[in-house]
Amino acid sequence: MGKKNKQGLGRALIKDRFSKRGPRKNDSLLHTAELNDGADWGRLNLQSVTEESSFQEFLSTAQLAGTEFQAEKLNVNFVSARVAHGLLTKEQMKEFEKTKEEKKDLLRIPRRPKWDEETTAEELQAKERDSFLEWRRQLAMLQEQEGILMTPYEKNLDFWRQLWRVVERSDVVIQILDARDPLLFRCEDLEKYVKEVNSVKRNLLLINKSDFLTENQRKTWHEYFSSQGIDAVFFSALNAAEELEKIKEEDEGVEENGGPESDDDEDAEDEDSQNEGETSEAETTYFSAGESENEINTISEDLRDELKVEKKQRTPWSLLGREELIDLFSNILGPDDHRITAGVTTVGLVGYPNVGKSSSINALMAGKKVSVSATPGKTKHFQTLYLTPEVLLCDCPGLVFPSLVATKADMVLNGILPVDQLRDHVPPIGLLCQLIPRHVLEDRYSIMICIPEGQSHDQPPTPEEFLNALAYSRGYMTQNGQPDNPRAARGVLKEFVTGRLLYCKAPPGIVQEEYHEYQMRRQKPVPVPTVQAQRATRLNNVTSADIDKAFFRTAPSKAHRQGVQKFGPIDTESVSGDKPGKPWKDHSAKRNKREKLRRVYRHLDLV
Ligand SMILES: Nc1nc2c(ncn2[C@@H]2O[C@H](COP(=O)(O)OP(=O)(O)OP(=O)(O)O)[C@@H](O)[C@H]2O)c(=O)[nH]1
Repeated sequence: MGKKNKQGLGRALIKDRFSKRGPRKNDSLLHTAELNDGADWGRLNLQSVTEESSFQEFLSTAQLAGTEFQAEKLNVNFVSARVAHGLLTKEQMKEFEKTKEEKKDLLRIPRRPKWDEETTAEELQAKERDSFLEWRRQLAMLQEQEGILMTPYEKNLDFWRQLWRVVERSDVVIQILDARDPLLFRCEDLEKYVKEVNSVKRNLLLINKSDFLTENQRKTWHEYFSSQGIDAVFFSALNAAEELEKIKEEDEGVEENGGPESDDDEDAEDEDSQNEGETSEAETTYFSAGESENEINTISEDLRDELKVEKKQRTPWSLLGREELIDLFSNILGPDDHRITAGVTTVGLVGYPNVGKSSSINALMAGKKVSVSATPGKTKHFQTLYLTPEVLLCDCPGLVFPSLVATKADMVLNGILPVDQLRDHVPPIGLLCQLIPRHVLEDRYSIMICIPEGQSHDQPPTPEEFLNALAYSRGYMTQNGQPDNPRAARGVLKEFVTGRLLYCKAPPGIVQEEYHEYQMRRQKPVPVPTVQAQRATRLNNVTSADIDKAFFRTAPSKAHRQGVQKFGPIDTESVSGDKPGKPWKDHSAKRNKREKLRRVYRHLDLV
């Protein structure tokens, strides 16, 4: 089938969205292929590469280098980076913090090589590949020589190419961080790179998911960032989206009650969104223009001063709402400040996968423009969107930056490694048991975790103690009657990653227990499933093997023998109409459904 109109899925979606509700003043969704920035977007390999085996890594490095394999066959020695499976002791943790500080400057992101108008596209691409290869070599050597564990940093050059372009196009680069552990997601070297590209560009940290923090906790972070001369603001895409939803509902209520309404709903909606843009422009701004062009800290000063006089008695650590964030973006640069595109402030949004970039953009754009997912790495393309006629958002796909981490378990709990791809659940659950006090886990899951003799309540439970209690209480059992700990672990880890089981890290220098005390009490208990619900869950998971076991249809197995001992011989003929010992047939299930279900229930309750 030939491509007649070059109508790909991306373009079709954009066209479809516009045709459904007609064009609007600020419409600006561009397909990446329409960006005339020299990049061949149509040919991008947009598969994020974070975890590679030694062999894969060797192959991709050789491919990048254009190396012939015959030459490489000799003396090849694979040395895997040290993988810390277990957890660190307090001393090891101190040592780790020291190493982290020492090696900070070595953990760089790749730079785009210098180029000018005379450089051809091919030359530039070759240079990019070479410098990227060199960067990977340096990091690999660092990992090998120092025996350190790093985040599974992005190894696909095309992702970094997108970052380079976002940084080059942006006047302000915003790093979106997760409020639960902002420093883990902050890349200091990116801030340096932004300044290297052009010293007039600004950096700003947007602490998203700040709904997880109490006011005191935000204040503590604000004090830390101010003391470091870092500009940071607090935002919650979730709260902003909820506010929008409420406004929408109220508007609909007014419309239903005979409020001002035109015949055409879509027209009204369009007008609303246009007016919205105008109101936000007209409203008070919280950030005055920076007085001097190169002064990075002007925003902090502005933030402190301007926010204090705001009518709602806002503090610099208040959660910014949607309108306030739009105001911030509109006024972060003064009228005389340098802009790449005259009259337009381009705001680049960068961050790790899953920190909430798409949710923030959706909340800002007051509609669903970017798909949101609890799985890291959903956003794959960089896209540009006009937030207002003067503010252009430039969204970069989620990137894992190179950084030091204590253990793999830390990466799982922080959502950097996906829970579903986890092979060993014990270390992350062990870490979770160390971070969250025993009583919080017991309250949240309405369980009692056993304490071995001679141990006190203050000691964290082992992963087995916690998971056994949880799996039993939820009825998660394996075929052979053991508690299904991996299943229980997956559920708890997902709760932790999504923040339902909340843990927030304190800034450096603050005692963690004091910082988190309030939230530890704030955890809401999860209702324990009723007997009916437990049965329903088990029934949903019934396999044909369960049914076979329940009816002892097949040749005597261990389960059969045990069953016969427990209940005596079962007259399957009267139940199913089949002859004993013959394989189970579906037609009989229809005839005696209720009786069979009762037996399956009974069987499941007894295992
Ligand atoms: N509590 C809370 N959850 C949020 C907030 N923002 C995003 N989330 C959740 O975080 C998860 C990730 O959000 P996304 O917006 O898809 O994250 P992303 O950074 O775009 O992720 P990639 O597409 O992988 O780059 C989703 O489950 C969101 O519901 C927030 O402000 N508060």
